[in-house]
Amino acid sequence: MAAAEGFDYNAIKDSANYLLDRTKHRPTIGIICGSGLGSLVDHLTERESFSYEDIPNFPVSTVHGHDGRVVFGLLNGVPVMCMKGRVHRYEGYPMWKTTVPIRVMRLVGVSDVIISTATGGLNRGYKIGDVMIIKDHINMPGFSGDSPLVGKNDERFGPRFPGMSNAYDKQLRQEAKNVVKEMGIEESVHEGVYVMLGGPSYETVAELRLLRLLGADAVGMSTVAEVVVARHCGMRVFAFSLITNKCIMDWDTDDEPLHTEVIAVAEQRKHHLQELVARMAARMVQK
Ligand SMILES: O=P(O)(O)O[C@H]1O[C@H](CO)[C@@H](O)[C@H]1O
Ligand SMILES: Nc1nc2[nH]cnc2c(=O)[nH]1
Repeated sequence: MAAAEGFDYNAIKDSANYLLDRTKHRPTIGIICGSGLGSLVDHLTERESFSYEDIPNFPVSTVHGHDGRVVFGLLNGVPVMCMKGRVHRYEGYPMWKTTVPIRVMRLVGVSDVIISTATGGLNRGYKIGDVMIIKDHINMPGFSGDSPLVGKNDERFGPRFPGMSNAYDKQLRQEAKNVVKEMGIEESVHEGVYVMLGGPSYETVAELRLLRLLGADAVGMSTVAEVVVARHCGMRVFAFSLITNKCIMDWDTDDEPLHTEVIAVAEQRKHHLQELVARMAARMVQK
């Protein structure tokens, strides 16, 4: 079946080797930039950048706000490998293909990943521009069997049945809380639960009310599959979401979420997020 093809070890190795043959960097930290958050890696020094289109077996980003480049470089002296743009299920890729970049990172030598994402805020205490440190997720597509791990398992990546109860590393979440305190932004930072839906339509009011009842604090169309694959192959995960819009929870409204607003909020908050990522990378590389 197609899903098994996607996790062909040698195909992923070819992608990793393409990059390793062309970059002098040997990073252990990976960064995935969410919608409009490509600027998280604007300040890398000694940059080496590769278009997704040129990397063998790599999926190509088609969404505004996702450049589609792998960027290596130093973030305040820390070697990092960055996905400037991700791919999503709704672009027409099977779930395994959306997570190919995570496996490529693993074979490049990345052990810790920082994942960022733009989300709608379900929690009524969250404001636009706030940050949510992700402490857990609800894998809605996974409920129906649409998992990136469907298909033949390759033990060289990880076990058939990986646990997910500690998907979002506790120590890294604590480090992140220390970092936001140092930065003096703790009032706009929360810890909560991310729910992934397939998209690309935004949610109805009834769906949003249901998601809130289920215990989700923010909703998006990515991240979860990446985290599942990162944990499957033994990586530590730190993930956060930017609240780019408030979910509309009552029927008496003409408002709709807009992707252009999602990108605009990301642009406004980029300086704090760049700093959060740089400080976390510096701490993660020490352990
Ligand atoms: O999760 P990222 O890629 O940050 O983007 C989020 O924003 C887009 C919708 O505006 C969707 O792709 C959703 O997942
Ligand atoms: N599903 C979903 N994804 C988003 N990404 C940014 N905002 C939203 C939202 O409101 N819903």
